[in-house]
Amino acid sequence: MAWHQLSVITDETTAPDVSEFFSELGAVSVTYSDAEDEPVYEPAIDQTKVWSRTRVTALFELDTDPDIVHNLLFNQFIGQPLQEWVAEVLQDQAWERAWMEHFQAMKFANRLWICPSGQEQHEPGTVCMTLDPGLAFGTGTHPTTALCLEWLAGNDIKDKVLIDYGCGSGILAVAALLLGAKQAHAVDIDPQALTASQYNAEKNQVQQRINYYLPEHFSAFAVDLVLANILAKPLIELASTIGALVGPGGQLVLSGILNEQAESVAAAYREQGFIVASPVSQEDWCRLDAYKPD
Ligand SMILES: C[S@@+](CC[C@H](N)C(=O)[O-])C[C@H]1O[C@@H](n2cnc3c(N)ncnc32)[C@H](O)[C@@H]1O
Repeated sequence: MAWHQLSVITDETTAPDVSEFFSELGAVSVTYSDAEDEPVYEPAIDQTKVWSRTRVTALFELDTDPDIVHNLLFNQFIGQPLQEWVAEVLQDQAWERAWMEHFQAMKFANRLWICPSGQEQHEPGTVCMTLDPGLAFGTGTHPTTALCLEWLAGNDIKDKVLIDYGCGSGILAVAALLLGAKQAHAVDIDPQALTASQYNAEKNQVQQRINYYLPEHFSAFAVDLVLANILAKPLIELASTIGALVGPGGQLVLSGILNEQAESVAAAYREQGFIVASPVSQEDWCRLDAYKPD
């Protein structure tokens, strides 16, 4: 899937407002980077991680018109420092896959190893998942995946039935099965993700306990645990769909959420009857753990 990547340079005071404006216009994610290539954060503004000259970058779905976003943005911020507008199309989820070259064996919660083929770890008391992500997202190097793997390895999921909504490489479903879950249902809009998940399930010999679905072929049923590492916008849009997949007393783990988006995602799931815990953060990203009362 391709995206419009739209970005502009502004100052540290204006950057949060530009970010919010991009989100209001429908951006699926907004990130900051240093426009001056400064190696360190300014200590005084460390908490917001905004540099003195900041490039604010937003990803929009392809049906967005970049010229309309440009005009609305520059009208909204007349008289404020906006420079070096860049509009480009990112092909084929390159933004999600760029991290893959850095993939190496990693351990989560002292219990779970995720290893590229040929780098398997055989440490007593741990389980090891071998992973070839192919072209699908998910090796554990990205904070959104790492946060979910920490949860899986740190909680008792023995004999649970789970849904991995937005399965990518299948990393969460397969890791859960290796950690003792009974059965997994992997759902993704990208057929390539389902192929990668199937490949990884076979590689780890859990293929008897996993099923794969495109969302349109998935008839809802409630399970013990739902993991959904997709972005904040689809998580909010899908709140009633995903919420209905969790049975009474069941657990929900949501990821792919920027720290500043946590409250709006939590609110959407509270509306579905969930008790939502405080966010758990790693870098700019956070995970929300929720529970559906009996
Ligand atoms: C950030 S990746 C997560 C992959 C993997 N679960 C992980 O934790 O690393 C998000 C995945 O969700 C899928 N996705 C995005 N929107 C979706 C939707 N509305 N329904 C189902 N899957 C979706 C994408 O195709 C992608 O594979």
